[in-house]
Amino acid sequence: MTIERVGVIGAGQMGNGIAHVFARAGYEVLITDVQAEALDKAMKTIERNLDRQIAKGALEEAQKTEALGRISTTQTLTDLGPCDLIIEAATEREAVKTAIFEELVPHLAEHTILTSNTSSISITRLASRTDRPEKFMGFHFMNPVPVMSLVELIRGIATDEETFRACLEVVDRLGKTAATSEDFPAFIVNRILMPMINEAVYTLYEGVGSVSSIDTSLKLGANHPMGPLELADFIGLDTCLAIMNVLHDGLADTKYRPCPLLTKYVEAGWLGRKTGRGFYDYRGETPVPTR
Ligand SMILES: CC(=O)CC(=O)SCCNC(=O)CCNC(=O)[C@H](O)C(C)(C)COP(=O)(O)OP(=O)(O)OC[C@H]1O[C@@H](n2cnc3c(N)ncnc32)[C@H](O)[C@@H]1OP(=O)(O)O
Ligand SMILES: NC(=O)C1=CN([C@@H]2O[C@H](COP(=O)(O)OP(=O)(O)OC[C@H]3O[C@@H](n4cnc5c(N)ncnc54)[C@H](OP(=O)(O)O)[C@@H]3O)[C@@H](O)[C@H]2O)C=CC1
Repeated sequence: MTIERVGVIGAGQMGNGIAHVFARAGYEVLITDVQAEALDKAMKTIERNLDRQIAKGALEEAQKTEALGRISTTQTLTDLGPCDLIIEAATEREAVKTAIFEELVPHLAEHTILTSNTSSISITRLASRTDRPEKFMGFHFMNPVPVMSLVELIRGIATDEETFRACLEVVDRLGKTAATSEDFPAFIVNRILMPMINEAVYTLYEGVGSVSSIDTSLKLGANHPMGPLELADFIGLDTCLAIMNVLHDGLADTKYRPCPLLTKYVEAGWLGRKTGRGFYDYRGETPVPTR
């Protein structure tokens, strides 16, 4: 089965990047979101990121036009039914994802492969809420999608070999590298990365360091491209908290308890870059620590 038409659900931080890389690889892309403004914002972000690549001489103007011409938007989720492959990239809340799958499934073509870009949630459980657990995969891109080479592929207990092979071929055509993870809470990347970020928040919460000293320490002390708190703001503090809760609940180990300060920031709606404020305030010229 050839994959040419790709549906992307959710036009947030990840959805726009996923649509970008599929369009650049020659796929037809249909992206949907519950908010029209999210779709507009996503198209502007894709255009800006294509311009970054042109400015660097990595892309021609004609290639940008071609890529943008391959992306269509819709607010009607069921328009994605005929797609060959669907990547769900909506909010990291299981109820949101399963509601999407339940609405979508009756409209899917027989052959459609359904996947989730979830950071942490059980693929087997998400698959069980669809009519096609054998055609369901975790297809986990890294942020920012146009730049990060890795895609984590996670098979649910029922995923068949044909589906897995088809997804591997897509990763290859995207020019990215696949790593396979077993279907356990937060897979590989976030099983290791998110507890580190949570520990950075505890380091702040307990007064061991300030926002800037913590981030400076890891950038200059461990050569991280972003400090852990800057990275948390980049990911989204709601997503970070959601992942810690999946680890804490799924592995029933208190070492994964989310830091109360992370919860406080999320409860305040200070979600990081995407809301203009998190551990840093992004509303001025340069980011300013908020603690
Ligand atoms: C949470 C999950 O479920 C899984 C995850 O994603 S975990 C998070 C994984 N991601 C990370 O760890 C990101 C860590 N940060 C980095 O790697 C770097 O800071 C970064 C690549 C984001 C930016 O790199 P930088 O050197 O600081 O900035 P800069 O030199 O401007 O950018 C380098 C390249 O990235 C591009 N870029 C930077 N930010 C970008 C963005 N937000 N979107 C798209 N492209 C971006 C730039 O255009 C540039 O591309 P070219 O090489 O084509 O010019
Ligand atoms: N952020 C990151 O670094 C990474 C995130 N991921 C995963 O990708 C997924 C998306 O994350 P991210 O892009 O950061 O999240 P965002 O919050 O940036 O974007 C999610 C988008 O999905 C929209 N949405 C919510 N419900 C629906 C729905 N029913 N149908 C269509 N769209 C909907 C949201 O709209 P609204 O805001 O109005 O609710 C929002 O625009 C999550 O599963 C996350 O764990 C994976 C890798 C990295």
